[in-house]
Amino acid sequence: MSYSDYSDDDVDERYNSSNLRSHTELKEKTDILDRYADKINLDVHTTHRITRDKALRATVDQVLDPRTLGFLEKIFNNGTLSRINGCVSTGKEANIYYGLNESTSEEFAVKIYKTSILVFKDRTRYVVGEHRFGEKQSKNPRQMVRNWAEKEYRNLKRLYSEPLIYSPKPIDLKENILVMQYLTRGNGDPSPKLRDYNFKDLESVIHYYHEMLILMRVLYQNCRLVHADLSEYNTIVHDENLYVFDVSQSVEPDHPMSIDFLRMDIKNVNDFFSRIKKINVYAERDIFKFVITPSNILFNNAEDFKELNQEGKKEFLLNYLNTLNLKSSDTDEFNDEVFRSLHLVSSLHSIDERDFSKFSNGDMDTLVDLVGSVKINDEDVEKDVNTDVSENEKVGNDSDYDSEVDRSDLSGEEQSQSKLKRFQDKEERKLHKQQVKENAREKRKSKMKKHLKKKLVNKGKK
Ligand SMILES: Nc1ncnc2c1ncn2[C@@H]1O[C@H](COP(=O)(O)OP(=O)(O)OP(=O)(O)O)[C@@H](O)[C@H]1O
Ligand SMILES: [Mg+2]
Repeated sequence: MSYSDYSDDDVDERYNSSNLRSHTELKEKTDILDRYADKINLDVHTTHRITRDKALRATVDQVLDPRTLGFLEKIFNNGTLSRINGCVSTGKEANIYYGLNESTSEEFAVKIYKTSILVFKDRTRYVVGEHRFGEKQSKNPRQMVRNWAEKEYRNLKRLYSEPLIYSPKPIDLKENILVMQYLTRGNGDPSPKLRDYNFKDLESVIHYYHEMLILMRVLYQNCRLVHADLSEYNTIVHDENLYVFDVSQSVEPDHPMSIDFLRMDIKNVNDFFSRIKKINVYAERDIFKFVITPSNILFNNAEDFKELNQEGKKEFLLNYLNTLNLKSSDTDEFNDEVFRSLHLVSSLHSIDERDFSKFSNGDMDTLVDLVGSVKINDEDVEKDVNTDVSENEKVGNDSDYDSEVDRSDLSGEEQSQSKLKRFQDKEERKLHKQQVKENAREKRKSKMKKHLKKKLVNKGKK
């Protein structure tokens, strides 16, 4: 009898009893490993081989318990793949293996969720409040892992069916094993994560920044999902397109924490592009609006938007982003921090039609309305932050960088250079600002004290 002869419940039953975790389990594990010895290679999948060490063996044990091996056997038997050929990544919640179908030469990413209880304990906050898991919430760790894998599979299907974004094709799910398309740059190597991608130039950095923002909006508007762990580690550049994956924790907008997850995603994306890639980015609040506002409210000519094909829609969204101001001053940083700390209504779902229509009439700013009295007075903040900088030296005045009117006199090439420059001036502005502060400090040193000045003036009058 092989593992695939058991039903899922049989397998459960057999391994729920703790005394089976001894001799029988070990023997069966050895048996199945023997049977598939030439089909399952769990070494690190890399062009430069790393020898098997203790740590790796421990990880293997954590992931490939006999029960999981049983499900893997099912996947072999149904002909999806015939070999596991190395480990692509070992993560907190799952390992990714390189799977191959030797008769068709198709390659797959095989995500095997760890069945260890501890790792899944802190997952509750993503599942609680998720109506799709209403009846399925369970304290049984196996059930939890199964739910988790199923959630990722279902989310991945949603993403894959949306033509405006890219994600690996979901292929199969058996219990805690998810099989999907393998994103490869050839030779069995995975395509690079956004983090490791070799950006050609500044233009390409800005391009992928915009792609990330559009991705968040399409996920929200069309797939009704907030990723909830979006970053340069959970996106891959494959064939020059931005692919998103790792969606087990993604939630729908009516999840009680969707607003917090979305704000976190926006911050992560902005942090990567501003801190690591050193470009100027948009205010988190503007991005948030861009993501959650329906097209008929965000765009004046929303009817035209509907009629567009996929490419046209992307272009349209991109044009919208290009109209936003980039962050340029301490005030903007401060506003981002305030935005992050605002206590907003419990879910995006609560932003109802009423708010959106008020917003479209220009009566109010949706978020300000939602948070009631909290209103940031830009001027006050700016004064606070830049107390030692004189008015005309204030940094962050967009006029030198940003004006469409200025650009209109330029040739096409110059215009695009100028557009790029506004993303690039981050360091320049910082230096300039330091210099201005330094000058002001020097000036103050030789500045006459107010009371002395008054005395002298009065003396002169006499
Ligand atoms: N379909 C795929 N094709 C190629 N590589 C992939 C694919 N899916 C995942 N990977 C690689 O495996 C890594 C881990 O995948 P994933 O993020 O889904 O798992 P994880 O358990 O959440 O890992 P982590 O805890 O590191 O985030 C990715 O960063 C990526 O490098
Ligand atoms: Mg991940």
